[in-house]
Amino acid sequence: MTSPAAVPAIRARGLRKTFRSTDGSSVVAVDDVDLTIEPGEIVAFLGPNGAGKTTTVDMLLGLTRPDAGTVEVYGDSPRRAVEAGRISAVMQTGGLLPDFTVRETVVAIAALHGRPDRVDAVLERADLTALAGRRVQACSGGEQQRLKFALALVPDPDLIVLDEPTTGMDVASRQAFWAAMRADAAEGRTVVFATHYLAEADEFAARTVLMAHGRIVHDAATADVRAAYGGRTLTFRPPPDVVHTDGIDPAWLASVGRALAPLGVGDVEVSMASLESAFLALTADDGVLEAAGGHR
Ligand SMILES: Nc1ncnc2c1ncn2[C@@H]1O[C@H](COP(=O)(O)OP(=O)(O)OP(=O)(O)O)[C@@H](O)[C@H]1O
Repeated sequence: MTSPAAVPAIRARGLRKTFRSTDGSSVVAVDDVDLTIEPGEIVAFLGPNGAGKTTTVDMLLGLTRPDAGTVEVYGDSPRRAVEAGRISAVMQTGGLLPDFTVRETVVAIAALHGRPDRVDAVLERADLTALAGRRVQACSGGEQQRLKFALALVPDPDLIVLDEPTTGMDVASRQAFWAAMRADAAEGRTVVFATHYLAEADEFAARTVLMAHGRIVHDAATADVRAAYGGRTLTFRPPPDVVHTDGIDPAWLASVGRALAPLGVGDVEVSMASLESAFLALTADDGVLEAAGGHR
């Protein structure tokens, strides 16, 4: 994991990608993206569904050819960087063989890379040593993601790219996954990951690239992005008798709005639950009402 300081890990200029649907319409998935990532950075790509995160990541990896623009990975083409083992990825899709054990899977990929010496180290790093003898089909979704992470580490890449690596995991699995990632990044590997969750960017990335409609709309220190877009949220618990399975009693909500208006509070609303708040609400005794202030 060494690289001359002057050469960026990623240098993308004017990246653009349009997809055409069968009905003849077209979608601009990525629209004039410029991005430079220096060695050792940990960068989150944050954005809602369809923002263009996966398409951008695919172009960085050489899996999708841009319609316009250029990508260099350590000064080279993405394809050559992949072949040289300098960049490696944990993707959303991508099969694991269900009948192989965890260890057999790692051994097979290590053999392909000519790196049988890496098997034990990557199992350890992905916290899979205790599961090495388990068949892939018996592993949970979180454990399978950690196995993909282990496979991506086999060539000891300078840069690892993860596309929504914790999608579908429960809270405990996500924490285990990020603990493994954090231990790895502490040794200086460059990490770029796409996520829906502000909390994941917040906890893990020093820098956040916020994407919407194919464009980078903000690129700054994660704390600055949070301050600019997160606003402040005041959370409180409504009395149990106004919380019904289909939502909070609208008359009660209206009365909260009227009571708070003289204090200068506006935009009282019940927001859609994030994974975190849903988890908290489900594990609390009764519902949680979030009154959102500031812009989002
Ligand atoms: N192969 C494709 N054919 C047609 N449209 C596509 C294709 N791939 C992506 N798109 C469209 O391009 C846009 C960007 O998609 P992309 O998957 O890059 O977004 P994303 O930010 O990764 O979203 P998600 O969080 O849902 O994975 C979306 O409107 C998507 O429907």
